[in-house]
Amino acid sequence: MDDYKSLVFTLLAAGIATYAVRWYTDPLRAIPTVGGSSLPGLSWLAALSILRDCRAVLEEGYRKYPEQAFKFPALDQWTVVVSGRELVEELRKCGEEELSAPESLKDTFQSKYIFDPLIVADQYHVKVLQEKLTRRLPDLLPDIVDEVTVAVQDHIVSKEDWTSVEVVPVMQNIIARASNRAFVGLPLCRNKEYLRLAVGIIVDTVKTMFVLGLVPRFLKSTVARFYNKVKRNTDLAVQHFRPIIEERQRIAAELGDRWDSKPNDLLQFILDKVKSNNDTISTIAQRVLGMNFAAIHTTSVTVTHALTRLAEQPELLAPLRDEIEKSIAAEGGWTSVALANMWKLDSLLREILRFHGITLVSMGRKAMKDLTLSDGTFLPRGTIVHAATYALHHDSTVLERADTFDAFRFARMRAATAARAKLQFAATTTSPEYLPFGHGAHACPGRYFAENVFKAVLAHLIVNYDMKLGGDGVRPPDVFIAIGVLPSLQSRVVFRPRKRGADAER
Ligand code: HEM
Repeated sequence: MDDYKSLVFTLLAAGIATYAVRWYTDPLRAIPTVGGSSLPGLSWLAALSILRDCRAVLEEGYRKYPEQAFKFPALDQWTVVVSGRELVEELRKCGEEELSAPESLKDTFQSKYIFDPLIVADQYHVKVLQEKLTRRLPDLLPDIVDEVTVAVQDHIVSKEDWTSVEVVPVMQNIIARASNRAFVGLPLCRNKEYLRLAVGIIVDTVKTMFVLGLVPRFLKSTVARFYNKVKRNTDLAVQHFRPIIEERQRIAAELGDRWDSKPNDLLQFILDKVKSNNDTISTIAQRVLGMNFAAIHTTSVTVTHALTRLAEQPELLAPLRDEIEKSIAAEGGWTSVALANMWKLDSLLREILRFHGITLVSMGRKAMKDLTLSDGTFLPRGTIVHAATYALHHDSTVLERADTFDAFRFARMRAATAARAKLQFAATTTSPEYLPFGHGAHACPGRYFAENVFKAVLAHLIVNYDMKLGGDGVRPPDVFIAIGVLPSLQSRVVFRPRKRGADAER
């Protein structure tokens, strides 16, 4: 018995000693910690408590360590964050072999446990988005506008009276329909069961990531075999995709280049690429669901913020209506050029992503080898590093009155400078002061698509509806969960078909 006890004590002491040595010699120990203790075990507890208050932790780091790096604990590793524009530029400039954006995304999403290996190995659908969907946007826009019109009629009752709408779920549905009109076309973009999967994929992915985040690395594959909501949803989506894909493949084989009415959507652009690899209906379905993951939550959250801001400040509606109506009249309809000419609407969206945003950090990069940043911070291979986006966006030394929401600030700034393109919502050349889409070569490839969907939805609602805040008439505060920023689920906006002319006085 005594031998048994001393064996247990020896093993325990050896375990503690190994842990202590690993902690003491961890190269990340030199980077200052915010958000709790950096001691092993305690940092895990800190990571759990930070889930509710990550904004304060990041603001503390940004304030205490300007133009430097700091770290905070995540569930299964440290997250290093850089403050200030100089280091952000450095993240952008580092080559793929030093700091990798795709590898960071794979780590963050625990891709190798959650997604099909074929997709992890080859993300060609991202190229399809950049090279096909984005270039075809002017042709796709009429379909997107049509879907917005029908979806709004289905979801926002168009009676005379004011109708109170729960903005978050309603916008998720309208955006899912508009986006999927371009992703998979009619009739699937209106199929309720498919839309449920498209909207739900983000929550199911995050739940799976969270569970796997709690599990030690060596157990992740085993746990993912039993708990993977993405796999389950892909299997359900296959039932919707199979008949469509088989029919399209049949027609393509029969007509080849003579297929005049070939669909103009993301699914078809992917199918055109499939010939050269081993994709199955399941992996194609997962690629399209992945695009929904990237598109729907980001877009619907932004539109929700925009609507609650407009409902809170209805004086913004008149100048926006004037601009939208003039742009459409000048271009003879809802064209991409007409949308591009809506500077005030563009400014509102840019300000929404600056002031509210989607996440507290962006520009995730993984160190592919040991490297030292210009401030002396040593990043060992495998470290994940981010930019402190939210804190930078609220820094008044970077942008005047950064803590004030000012819907048309970027329209005024654009009018006053020759360097206008940089101040657009979906600027092609990103800048180190504005990071909602990241910065540099890996900046979000979906931003041009997002711009078109945003403007189609908002312009339609602004021109056709009056709006005011619902509930108690106060805009509920945003919700911060881990690194995510969300509008309150309680957000309500009351809509009424727009009164024009003399009717508007009533
Ligand atoms: C408000 C809207 C959106 C925001 C704020 C946003 C933000 C971002 C950010 C921060 C990144 C990472 C960039 C980096 O690593 O530096 C990203 C990547 C990505 N986004 Fe977006 N996004 C939005 C909408 C969309 C839409 C509508 C789509 C699809 C149509 C999309 C598709 C993607 C894809 C595929 C990637 C990964 C790119 C890669 O693997 O290289 N996003 N997005």
